[in-house]
Amino acid sequence: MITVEHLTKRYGAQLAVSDVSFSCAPGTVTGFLGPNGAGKSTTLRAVCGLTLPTSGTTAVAGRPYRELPNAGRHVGVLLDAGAQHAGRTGRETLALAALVQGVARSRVDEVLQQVGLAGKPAGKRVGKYSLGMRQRLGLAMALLGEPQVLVLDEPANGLDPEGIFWMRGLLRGFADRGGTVLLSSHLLREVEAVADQLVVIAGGRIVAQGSSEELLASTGTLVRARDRAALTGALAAAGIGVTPGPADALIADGPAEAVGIAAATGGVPLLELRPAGGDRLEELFRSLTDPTAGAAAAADRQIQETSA
Ligand SMILES: Nc1ncnc2c1ncn2[C@@H]1O[C@H](COP(=O)(O)OP(=O)(O)OP(=O)(O)O)[C@@H](O)[C@H]1O
Repeated sequence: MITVEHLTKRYGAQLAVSDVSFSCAPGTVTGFLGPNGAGKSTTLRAVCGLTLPTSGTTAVAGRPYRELPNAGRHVGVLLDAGAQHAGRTGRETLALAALVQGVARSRVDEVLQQVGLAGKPAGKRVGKYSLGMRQRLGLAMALLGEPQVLVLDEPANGLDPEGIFWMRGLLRGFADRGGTVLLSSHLLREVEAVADQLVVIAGGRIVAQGSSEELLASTGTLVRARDRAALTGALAAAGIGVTPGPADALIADGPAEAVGIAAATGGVPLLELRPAGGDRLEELFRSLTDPTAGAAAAADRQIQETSA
């Protein structure tokens, strides 16, 4: 379990994070999303006791991180994959961490295997690692102490598509076994497929949060008929607004059931009816996090109203 309550962090005049609250439950993956400079790293650093809040609190497994005895046995952290000593090999890096954490030496080979660095890569100096290999080593470090919680800052950085797919599977498996995962990203697509819950931050403030399903449901319904004008009319008669969708489809501002009933009532046969989904979520994410759009507050209200 991770809880963040009314977290505010100022660096001098700079307000990095303002009144941020959310929680992450065991068995779930939470995607912490926001553009560069939004306040993601500051929040994660506060969760891991590396940044002292100006006000507010954070807790992992019921306690502030700094109060956890042998924290690595409770929380696996990957904040900066470049932070490892360049002159040590991957295996040496992990062996040293195992010693510090009091973890059985056999765990080193287990996690090397788990992250795909077993064999030759394990004996290479970290300075010669690619960014993707460093991320894998960082993940191995995080997993070493068999923690129940993982906190990962942009873990997909430097991974190729196959690596991203692999990481999703690893995180999903970790959560499915009862673990808690909090991972940040500035790319919705990276986390959409694995996150149960999304927390969206922009300009240091939370602009949206909810289950991925709730947020997807708020994206409207894609609907298509041979007679587009008749469909628009039937939906308007039921008080459902539309905007143009991909190809000749429409995006209706309402749930699929209401849209289907409105079309049937108007005698309009439908060719397609489904949640607008990913494309709309991407659009929504951009409007929520684009400071020039000025739509954040309005869209936030829209999400809350839709999911209420
Ligand atoms: N040590 C610091 N001193 C001063 N300002 C800081 C410090 N750390 C972060 N900031 C500022 O706080 C804001 C939030 O930064 P943060 O690194 O948390 O964002 P982020 O969402 O992680 O962005 P990125 O994806 O670029 O890492 C930014 O405006 C940043 O410049």
